[in-house]
Amino acid sequence: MAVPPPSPKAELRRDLRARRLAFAGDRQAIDLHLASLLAQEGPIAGYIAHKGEPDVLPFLMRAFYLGHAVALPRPGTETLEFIRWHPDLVMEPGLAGIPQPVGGEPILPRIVLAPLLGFDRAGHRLGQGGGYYDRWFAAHPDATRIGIAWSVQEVGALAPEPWDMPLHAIVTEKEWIAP
Ligand SMILES: Nc1nc2c(c(=O)[nH]1)N(C=O)[C@@H](CNc1ccc(C(=O)N[C@@H](CCC(=O)O)C(=O)O)cc1)CN2
Ligand SMILES: Nc1ncnc2c1ncn2[C@@H]1O[C@H](COP(=O)(O)OP(=O)(O)OP(=O)(O)O)[C@@H](O)[C@H]1O
Repeated sequence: MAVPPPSPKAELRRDLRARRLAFAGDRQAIDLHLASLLAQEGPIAGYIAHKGEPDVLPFLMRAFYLGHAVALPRPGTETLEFIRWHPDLVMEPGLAGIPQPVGGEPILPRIVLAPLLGFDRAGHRLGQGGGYYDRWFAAHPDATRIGIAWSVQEVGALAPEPWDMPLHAIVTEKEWIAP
């Protein structure tokens, strides 16, 4: 049987993955934008960067040592759980080889830094396609949704899916975008 042609979304994801991996971005420029979040109440959730995603761990460490609760995601079957980070938290390779907490205390973040594959200026996002962030955002509509991406991941306009929760902000090395 013939293999179905790739969907436009799958092609877009492939293109954006390549762009993200090839871009040598200034991580500290993203940190400078994120610093404004330190004035807000947490907990604040990030992620362990993989395949060219901006590394937000130094920012999370800074937040932690300033007294904020910080958290890392652990994917379950369909949605995410966020686990409180502390220096002794044990991690193991999880989905796609991304380190994830073993055990630990589940907490509810107020601010979520979500890694993006693509975004547009209206705050629509394209992720890995697992629906993990989509489902978590739908179940926790009061959390502040902040997308993290390199500027080269911007696309003209993403057609929003019915389940999409728009981002409150997108942070790139160039700017803080508030749709
Ligand atoms: N750093 C990071 N952590 C994260 C995510 C993420 O996108 N980035 N997630 C976001 O949901 C969750 C984990 N879910 C993920 C789901 C799928 C893939 C994934 O499929 N990555 C492959 C592509 C697979 C393919 O060939 O289609 C890859 O590594 O390129 C990665 C993470 C939670 N943690
Ligand atoms: N709130 C929701 N409830 C149930 N299913 C959902 C919900 N949101 C998304 N999904 C499902 O998740 C799948 C992936 O959605 P989509 O292609 O938009 O991924 P994505 O936004 O790139 O993924 P992610 O959220 O992991 O970054 C879709 O099949 C969709 O049906």
